[in-house]
Amino acid sequence: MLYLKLRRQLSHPVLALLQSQLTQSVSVRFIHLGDGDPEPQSEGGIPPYVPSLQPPAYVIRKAGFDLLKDPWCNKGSAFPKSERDRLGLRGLLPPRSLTLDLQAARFMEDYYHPRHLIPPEDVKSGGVTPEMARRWKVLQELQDRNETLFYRVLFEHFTEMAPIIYTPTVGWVCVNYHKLYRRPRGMYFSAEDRGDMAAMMYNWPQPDVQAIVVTDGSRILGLGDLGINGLGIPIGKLDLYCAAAGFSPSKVLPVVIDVGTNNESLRADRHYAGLRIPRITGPEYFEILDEFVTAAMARWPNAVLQFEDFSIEHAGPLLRRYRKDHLVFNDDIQGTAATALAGLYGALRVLNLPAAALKEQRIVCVGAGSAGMGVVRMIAAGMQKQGLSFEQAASRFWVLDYNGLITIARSSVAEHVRPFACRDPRHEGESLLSVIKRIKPTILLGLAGAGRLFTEETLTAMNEGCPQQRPIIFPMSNPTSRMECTAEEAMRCTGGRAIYASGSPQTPVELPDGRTVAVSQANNMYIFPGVALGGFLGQTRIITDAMLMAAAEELPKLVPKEDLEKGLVYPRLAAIRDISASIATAVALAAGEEGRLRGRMRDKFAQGPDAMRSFISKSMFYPDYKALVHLPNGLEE
Ligand SMILES: NC(=O)C1=CN([C@@H]2O[C@H](COP(=O)(O)OP(=O)(O)OC[C@H]3O[C@@H](n4cnc5c(N)ncnc54)[C@H](OP(=O)(O)O)[C@@H]3O)[C@@H](O)[C@H]2O)C=CC1
Ligand SMILES: CC(=O)C(=O)O
Ligand SMILES: [Mg+2]
Repeated sequence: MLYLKLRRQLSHPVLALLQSQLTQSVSVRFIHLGDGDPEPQSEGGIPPYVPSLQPPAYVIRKAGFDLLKDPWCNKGSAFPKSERDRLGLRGLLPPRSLTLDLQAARFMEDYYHPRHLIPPEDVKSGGVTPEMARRWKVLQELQDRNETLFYRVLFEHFTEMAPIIYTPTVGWVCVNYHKLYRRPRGMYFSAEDRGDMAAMMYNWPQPDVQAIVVTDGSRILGLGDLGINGLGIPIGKLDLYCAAAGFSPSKVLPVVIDVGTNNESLRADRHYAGLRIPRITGPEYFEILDEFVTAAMARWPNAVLQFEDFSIEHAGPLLRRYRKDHLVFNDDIQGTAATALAGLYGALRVLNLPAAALKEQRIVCVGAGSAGMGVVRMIAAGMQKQGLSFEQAASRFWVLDYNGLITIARSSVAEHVRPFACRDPRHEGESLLSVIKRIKPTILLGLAGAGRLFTEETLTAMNEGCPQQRPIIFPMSNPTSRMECTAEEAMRCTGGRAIYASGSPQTPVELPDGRTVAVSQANNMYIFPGVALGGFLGQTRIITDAMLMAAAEELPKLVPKEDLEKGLVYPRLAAIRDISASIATAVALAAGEEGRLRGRMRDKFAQGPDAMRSFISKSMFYPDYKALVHLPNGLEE
């Protein structure tokens, strides 16, 4: 302990500077002596007590994450930049420093009007109700207090709680994150951190991070650009990594990259804590992302890195940039694609058709973005496995975007969309209804994020065009308010014939004849936890198309016969841990066949699938209290 006797009252910055120079390894006490005061006498080396009601600064022995968890010293998002630098807080807080007054105003707004954050149309569409928002807050508080207990209840009530921690409630959370923000969870890397990211990585307290989910907040579900508020999505996805795939909660890291936002109302909002600049694009954008990926992989070289909710101009290029060298995947492109293909195989099983029947389907996909085109490509790959050439497979698709049907007549059609553009230029821009009436598709997919595009007329036309085979209708956009149609609408317009699955959860539908139809959820949550687990435990270095195809082919096998009879195309969420273990095993097996496994999983591969499955299941985290051991100072672990 070092005691410093100060004759003059020093200002806060000077004290802070002194403190910073003395580092955290030395505990310091400042003792103020007014000019002319007699020096207090010490008794046998013990410094005398000097009363002070208002100390000019607090002496703290904590820094970084520990400091943020200490309610006596924590200033949350109001830590000034100088203190963030000195106290190891960079990256742990949203980039902009707020003031205590702003924090107080934010609290009071929530205190008086917690429900004003929920748009009436969301409540009407069954999207997010005030009760769901309340439950999210309660769960959030529990997670901040006790993660073991949080995961125990999530485990035991997964089906009920998934819509609260994930879509649709997570969409509402992201829209309002700047008002709901309470405690740090995850890391922020902003354009202003260039050059410092490698050092900032060490502000994260966990030396062994195994999974990172990163977003730049540019396309959050179907809700558009939400800037750093998008961090809610990596948090929700990683909750699923832990609950569904058994990653340890202390070993996952949610990240948001702040390159500005084009959401002007958010930029103008006084509570928004991200950079208030328009989005950086072009080479500068890629430099920032390169620095982040390099820094993250340097500190945690074995971690799996999931890209989430990047807008279309960056999602594909980023995936192509890193997928050959790093254990990365893009959930929206690859996870969604595997999910959709799995759902279609499940639907064929419901119809008592073999997987080979995939190549006979006529498929309309509304939405030609990252998710839509990822799905189309993967289904085409599935058709190729059933014997079609790529050109034959591509000719089974009709893809629409905001301007209607995409044909070869379009001058500006993107390279990856071109092979799926309709060959007949006369149909350029044709409406969805007209395409359905002309083509009579058997499958209708929605990945536009634009709300109720599957109107009554559309759904009725879909039904009339499929007299032999029940129509397969997957409105996959999220959250509920952006879905293309509800389950009730689909069932009503098809007389209950539709084989239906939606991106966000829906309640069962009662048909006029008294039957109740259960509804499947076509969401990448079935795939990404298992893919990440298989890739991580197998230390496969990269995630290949064959590994993703294995996941897509495994999932439909997990639907029990009695559920197929009810029209369900995905397995029940209650079995999510078994599902993730099966997906991880299939992914690791595919990696083994490509010679990509390392470490213990390679030995298990030699022993066979059962050994792999057992190794995977045993590696999964289960929430239970472990004995705690206190190490006295000076002893190393
Ligand atoms: N269920 C799941 O697991 C997943 C669901 N999704 C959902 O998919 C949706 C799209 O995501 P993503 O592909 O990344 O987004 P993108 O922004 O990359 O693509 C959106 C596409 O939809 C088109 N579109 C927009 N409005 C309309 C409209 N009115 N009519 C027809 N097409 C339209 C766009 O056309 P244009 O370019 O002309 O504007 C674009 O082709 C989101 O809602 C997301 O939540 C995503 C991943 C997983
Ligand atoms: C589910 C998901 O990843 C999305 O809607 O973007
Ligand atoms: Mg997503």
